[in-house]
Amino acid sequence: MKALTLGPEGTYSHRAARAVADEVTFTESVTDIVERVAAGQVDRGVVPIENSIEGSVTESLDALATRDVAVVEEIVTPIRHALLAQREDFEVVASHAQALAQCRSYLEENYPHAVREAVASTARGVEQAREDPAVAGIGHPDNAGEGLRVLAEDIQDRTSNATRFVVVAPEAERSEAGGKSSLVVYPNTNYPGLLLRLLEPFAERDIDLTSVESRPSGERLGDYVFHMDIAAGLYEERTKEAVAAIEGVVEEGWVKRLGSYDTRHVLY
Ligand SMILES: O=C(O)C(=O)C[C@]1(C(=O)O)C=C[C@@H](O)C=C1
Repeated sequence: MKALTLGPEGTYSHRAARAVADEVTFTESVTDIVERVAAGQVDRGVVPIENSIEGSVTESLDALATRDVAVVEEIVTPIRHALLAQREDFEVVASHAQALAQCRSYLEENYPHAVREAVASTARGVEQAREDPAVAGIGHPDNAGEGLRVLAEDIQDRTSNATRFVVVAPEAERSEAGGKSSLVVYPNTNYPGLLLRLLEPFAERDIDLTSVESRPSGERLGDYVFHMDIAAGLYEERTKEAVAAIEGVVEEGWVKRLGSYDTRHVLY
């Protein structure tokens, strides 16, 4: 199995992708990963979805809402960031925006004057640190390799830090089997109590909603797409009933079933 993920080599996405594929290739945009899976150019894509400190990876959510793909597995992995540089007196910290945000308090306390620069991935920031002594990267400590020192470890603002990734496959591989399911719901309307009506079908059937996130639809201000994850499979009668009820509520919009899947916890 081949998987495409966020690169270059050494990203946390790479670590997650190794758990599902024996051959991993890279690109520097999560939208590109989802697009290439949708186009049938790769078997699998692995994209970050949510971090326990910083929350949703919005580019991934938007890509899943707008491309025809399936989610076939979820990977949860701990994130332990290190500060990597050639020397102590760097001026710039380059990393993925999520990683910079996860280490915000550490950076403010220890390097208040360093300029923070968001780059495509943690590994890209580490590459810049390798080339430029004025730059430090934030990433997995194994990326230090030749020429970089690990100045500090476990610099994330909370000791418990984990990111949830999803494994994306072509739409034809969507499954109804699994302990979790992901849905995207676009009501294309708004009135008092609409969100309540979208959630009640789950509550009434004792289905646990594990995540709900709203994203702007892009159509007009105040118009949203809702990403909903539930702890139930699409094969289950109660889930079928709940989704049918939601489809009845959003007649002017749509419900997208990204699929059912199981969760794998990966340590590295
Ligand atoms: O830059 C990386 O290493 C990634 O794999 C991306 C990413 C993310 O988008 O959240 C993945 C895990 C960590 O939360 C930090 C960054």
